[in-house]
Amino acid sequence: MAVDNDGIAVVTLQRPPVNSLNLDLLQAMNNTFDDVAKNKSKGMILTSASPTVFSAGLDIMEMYKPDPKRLETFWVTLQDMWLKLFGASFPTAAAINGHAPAGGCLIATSCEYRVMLSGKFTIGLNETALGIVPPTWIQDSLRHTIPTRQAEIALTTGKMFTVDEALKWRTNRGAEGAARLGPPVLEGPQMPPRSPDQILNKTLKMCLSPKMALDTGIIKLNALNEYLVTERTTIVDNAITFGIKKCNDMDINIQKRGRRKVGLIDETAADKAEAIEKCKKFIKRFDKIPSLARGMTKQIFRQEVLQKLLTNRQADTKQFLDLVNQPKIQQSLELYLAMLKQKSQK
Ligand SMILES: CC/C=C\C/C=C\C/C=C\C/C=C/C(=O)SCCNC(=O)CCNC(=O)[C@H](O)C(C)(C)COP(=O)(O)OP(=O)(O)OC[C@H]1O[C@@H](n2cnc3c(N)ncnc32)[C@H](O)[C@@H]1OP(=O)(O)O
Repeated sequence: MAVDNDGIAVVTLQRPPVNSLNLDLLQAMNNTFDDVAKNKSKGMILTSASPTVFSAGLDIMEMYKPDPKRLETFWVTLQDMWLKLFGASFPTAAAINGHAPAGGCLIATSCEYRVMLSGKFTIGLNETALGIVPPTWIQDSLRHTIPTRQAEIALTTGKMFTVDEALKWRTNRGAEGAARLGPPVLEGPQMPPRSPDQILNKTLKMCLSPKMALDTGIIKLNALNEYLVTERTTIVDNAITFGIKKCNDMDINIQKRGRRKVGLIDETAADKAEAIEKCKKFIKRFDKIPSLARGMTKQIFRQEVLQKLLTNRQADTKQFLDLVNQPKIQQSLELYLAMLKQKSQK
């Protein structure tokens, strides 16, 4: 842990090669979180010493052929880590400088703010894809971060989000919808882009002109009718071109407005230093807010989710121990470890 001049603690996970969460690392995290609270730090930023992995999640070796007592301590220590981090009264942020699967995503979603490095990294709760049901409090951490519907889909599919997906969520509207209609007809002498309103107003003006004979007006209206029907694709394309041009003129970023944010991460950064700076900026937002009021408001806001685990702690531990001790799960862990080893040796 390093505390800067502003009193913000930067806590770096340092368990090579992938910061997998074993008992020792979880205990060290708990002690550090206690220190941050005791020192009355202004806030805490979590990051990783690895250039490519924030955290690979739970250390599978803790669950494979486990010692029963250690396994129980391991799970209770993970629960403690989450209760301390999710329930911390001080501001928390994650500078996610690499992959953050499963437990890595849990750490990130327990913080209040997330900045992830742009690049080929992924983040998400992949447990379902591994045949494991994520416990309620782990699901709650995600549901607390992104909209419920997206959280349900992400959890049930074991979705690992790319950095771009974690920031945004695709929609049919906006620029992507426009792209689906094909390239818009660009401005040219024959068909300058006009809004549908402009076209109709011009036609109406012509028809209402006292110089226009009734039969000519009818012919023109019929021609307009035919034009609207046969050229509807071009008209839509022109309307889109017109809209895009207007947005550009008004400096509105249609790319951003056309996509809804899923919000699993709040911002991206080019490198770790920038990610930490952005996290600091978030924490400094609270400079003028009384810290007691802030902390209590956060805890009240998170209380329901925290209380659920506090009330069901023993049952949650028993469920985990029963699951891990199943021969079928032990078999899957063995296969998964072998697969990871094989991949790392390539
Ligand atoms: C499976 C759990 C079973 C029961 C639990 C029940 C309930 C709990 C439910 C939810 C709570 C959360 C659960 C978890 O967090 S489970 C862990 C899930 N994690 C993953 O699936 C990530 C696996 N790792 C990776 O995908 C990659 O390692 C990663 C993308 C993170 C990094 O890739 P990179 O190419 O940089 O490194 P590798 O070459 O893959 O790995 C290097 C080295 O590290 C070993 N390794 C990787 N991850 C783990 C891990 N989670 N635990 C232990 N060891 C891990 C890997 O085997 C390599 O080892 P070696 O060959 O010896 O060098």
